Amino acid sequence: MSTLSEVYAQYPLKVDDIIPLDFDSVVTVPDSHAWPISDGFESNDWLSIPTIDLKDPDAAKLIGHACETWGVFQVVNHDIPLNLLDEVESEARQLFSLPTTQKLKALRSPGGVTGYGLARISSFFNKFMWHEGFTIIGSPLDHARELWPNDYQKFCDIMVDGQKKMEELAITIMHNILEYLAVSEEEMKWLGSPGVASTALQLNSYPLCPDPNRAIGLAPHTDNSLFTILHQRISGLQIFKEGVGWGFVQPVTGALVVNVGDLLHILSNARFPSVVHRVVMKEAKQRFSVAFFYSPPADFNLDPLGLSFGQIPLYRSVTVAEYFGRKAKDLEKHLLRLEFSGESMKSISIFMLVFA
Ligand SMILES: C=C1C[C@]23C[C@@]1(O)CC[C@H]2[C@@]12CCC[C@@](C)(C(=O)O1)[C@H]2[C@@H]3C(=O)O
Ligand SMILES: O=C(O)CCC(=O)C(=O)O
Ligand SMILES: [Fe+2]
Repeated sequence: MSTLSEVYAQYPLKVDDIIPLDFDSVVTVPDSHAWPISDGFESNDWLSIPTIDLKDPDAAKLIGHACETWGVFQVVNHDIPLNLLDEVESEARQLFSLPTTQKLKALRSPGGVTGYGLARISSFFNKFMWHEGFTIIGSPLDHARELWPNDYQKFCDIMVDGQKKMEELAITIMHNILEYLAVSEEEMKWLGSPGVASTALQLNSYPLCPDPNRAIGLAPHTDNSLFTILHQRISGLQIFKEGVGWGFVQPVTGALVVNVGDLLHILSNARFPSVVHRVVMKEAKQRFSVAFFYSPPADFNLDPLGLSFGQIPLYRSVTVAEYFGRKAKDLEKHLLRLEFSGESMKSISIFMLVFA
């Protein structure tokens, strides 16, 4: 078992859980997409999550502290040219503006990971989300050709460049995290070589919604990654902070949001929370975001690292492939429990392999 695609191929989805709504033709939110009002999407609080200058000599300390206290932070001075972020978003806008029949030519296959479709987590909820996505792993060439038979090269070049720059940034962030956790880079030999990690670039579109209080962009979830790097221009991303509740991550021009995912939660022995987040429909315009998921190679063993003498590992050793496979299979039934009570989320338990 060596790639993300091979892992997910074992857990094919139903076609109904892949095909997005034809958003161009809707005038009201259909029942299939109407979430209970009591889910509290209307929280309007801004959270003061840290913004970190990557060139700050104290970056490792600041990043580690932010991971520990928030599970999320923003980075500036990250060396990803702002015009590249603009170009990626502009290509995403063109893709999602295509007629539905055209977009469906690049539909993800039931056992596939890449291409156009609903978020994978859709199958775990009984309502659909106000969302369409396009997932890229490696070259987007095959799907881009289906979308634009004579005019796919620019899209491919920009996406490949975007992935390369995102991966370089991810490596820098990972070095800082390892320094903070006092983990020897010997334990992460894969980290030095670009192209060895498991990565995915996700273009997200949240179309304009006729009744934003009844729809949700992305339901609460944690990410299958060490961490995810996100570019959002328009607000909509909310995180859930224990003791505080839901709050918005404010878009900062030129900054990228970095959120801790499940794999770093395990590696840090739960020092870093895998942050529960969602997207609400707030603005009266279509929203786009670009997410880069960064994980070790599929056969890498995830063991809690940097434990001091006498400290007990909370999770048993598991490969990245095994973790993704278990989450893909079992999340639906009982392992992801997201309970709502009145206006706020009461308890959240994410799928974790407890050492016991
Ligand atoms: C690497 C990945 C993370 C992701 C599953 C995937 O294989 C590719 C799509 C990703 C995405 C994007 C939208 C939200 C999300 C939860 C989903 O359903 O598909 C994430 C997945 C994830 O973090 O688990
Ligand atoms: O669009 C956003 O702000 C969040 C996207 C996200 O959570 C994801 O792609 O996993
Ligand atoms: Fe996410």
